[in-house]
Amino acid sequence: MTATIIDGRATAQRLHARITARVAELAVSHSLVPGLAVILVGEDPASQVYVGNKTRQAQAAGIRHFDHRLPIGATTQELIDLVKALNAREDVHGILVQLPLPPGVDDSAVLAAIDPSKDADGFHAINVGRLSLGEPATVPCTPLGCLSLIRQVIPVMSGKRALVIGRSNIVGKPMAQLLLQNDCTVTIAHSRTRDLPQLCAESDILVAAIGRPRAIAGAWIRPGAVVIDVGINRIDDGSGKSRLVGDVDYDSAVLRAGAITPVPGGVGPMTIACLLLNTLNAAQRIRFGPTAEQLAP
Ligand SMILES: Nc1nc2c(c(=O)[nH]1)N[C@@H](CN(C=O)c1ccc(C(=O)N[C@@H](CCC(=O)O)C(=O)O)cc1)CN2
Ligand SMILES: [Mg+2]
Repeated sequence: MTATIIDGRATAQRLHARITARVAELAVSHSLVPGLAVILVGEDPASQVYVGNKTRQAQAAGIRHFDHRLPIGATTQELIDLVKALNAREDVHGILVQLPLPPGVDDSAVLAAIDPSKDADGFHAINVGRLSLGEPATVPCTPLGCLSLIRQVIPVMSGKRALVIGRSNIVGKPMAQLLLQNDCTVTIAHSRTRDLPQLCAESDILVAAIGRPRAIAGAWIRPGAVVIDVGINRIDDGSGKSRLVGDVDYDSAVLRAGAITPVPGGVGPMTIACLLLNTLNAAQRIRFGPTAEQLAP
């Protein structure tokens, strides 16, 4: 069996087109232009690329963006002051602080300063709590994108056994919450988990988010399972050049899985599209109230 390749790039483009259309409607009907403020501290090359992609795609969708680039030595208090100033602005509906922040910055304190209604990444404790209570919440972009990719191949997930490998606040924990809301039987595995191959063999849905290149072997995967690879690892390809690989050993996994996301071109593009979605939906809620119509992922 060879797996269906779940095309994250094409899915993200379709979502981007729907966002662009709704943004255009809001401009005409309500003179509302969603605004996204992006905060980047330091000069980490990967973060610069991601932030550049976010602002470029925001602009292409008609979302206004406000860039704040701070030097590596920026303090926690400076960041909190900036976040508070952005909270107060009427033209800013979404705020995102690119992670990781440099060592020495208290990232929890910075994220806690974001107005939960403008929390475009869904990292604020209020949104984390709402998600775990099953209340309307802004959901972190990567798991939201993963769920949409899983839905393409499993429209009804009820009763499926789902394994989330990784317990980060950004991906693993919210991913598990979303799968639980979809009535999956969810297991979270992590660095201390025993017998990961056995857990993989029992899983209909596998989401790998551990940040270790090709750590999940194809032989572990249950034949026909849906495999979502969140990993983005840059490795030396042996000839001195670097290439991107996921957390799953794609070449062996593609022969056993029923469906699989590639790296690149799988989850990554959905993360950015979902950020724009969260910003658009925040703008609609801020302007029209909590019952405002929301664009679905
Ligand atoms: N504030 C946040 N920080 C971080 C997040 C986040 O969601 N919010 N996630 C990651 C990084 N990230 C977005 O910020 C991100 C990573 C990768 C991609 C992506 O499109 N990847 C491409 C490959 C890109 C490449 O060539 O390097 C792909 O997978 O096809 C998008 C967003 C950590 N920080
Ligand atoms: Mg820190």
